Amino acid sequence: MNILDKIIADKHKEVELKKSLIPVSQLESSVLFEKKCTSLAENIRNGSGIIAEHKRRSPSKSVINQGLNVQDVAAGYEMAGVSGISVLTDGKYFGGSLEDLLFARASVNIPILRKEFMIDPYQVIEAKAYGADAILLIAAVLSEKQLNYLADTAKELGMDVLLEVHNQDELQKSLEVKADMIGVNNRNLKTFEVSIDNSKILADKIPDRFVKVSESGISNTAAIADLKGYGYQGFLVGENFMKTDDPGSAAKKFITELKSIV
Ligand SMILES: O=P(O)(O)OC[C@@H](O)[C@@H](O)c1c[nH]c2ccccc12
Repeated sequence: MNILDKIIADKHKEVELKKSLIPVSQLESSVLFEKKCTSLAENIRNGSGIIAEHKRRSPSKSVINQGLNVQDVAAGYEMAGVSGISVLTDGKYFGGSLEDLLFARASVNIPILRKEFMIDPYQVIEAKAYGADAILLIAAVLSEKQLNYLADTAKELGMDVLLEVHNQDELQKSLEVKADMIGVNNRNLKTFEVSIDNSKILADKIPDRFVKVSESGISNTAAIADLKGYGYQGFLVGENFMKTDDPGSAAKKFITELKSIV
């Protein structure tokens, strides 16, 4: 079993347990469930395009930064001028939680993406109840039918969908899905290999109706200038900011530099 298979197997158990503990009706009675979402895709089109991520650790890098407060990180990112914030909510492999999402929501107004391994509509409803504006769907672990069903659920709840692909086959089965954004992951989640070229190779295969997002391994503004030439408008950056003592300041410096070169 590769790491992705392990994560998904664990996720099935986790979701079954949660479903038995907290009914959907309870999630739907959350105050945040009524809150109108802000479009992440729209914000990317009109802003810096940076989606800054809160990520404490990952299977590929182990610990990135355990010592920060998610509210400070989120507020710092917002002040820096990012277009949205991605909050990892997986606990076992990424050290995140739904509480992280809630605390981030409490401290910013810009769109928040729930970064999670989605396998069940229950998690989409949960995302909304905890204040997310957008969800991630990973084509590598979902069938076309599941992708459609999960995306439709998100759209019915007013959330945006970022659909992550890593190769042409995954892109092919994603084309009919009602996603707002297609994200090309530069990291292969099965092997952890990272290559920005992955975004470049798939760029012209992504129809223009989707906002193009490049994800992972982005560590300098030159890479972004390069990717913009391939039609990318969104850039998901985690570790490069999170490995510093002050991710908000790192993002601010990055965005200031970006504005000066593009
Ligand atoms: O820290 P990086 O290399 O900047 O990557 C951020 C983000 O793209 C990465 O965390 C990610 C992309 N897709 C995912 C799916 C699940 C978990 C995490 C991810």
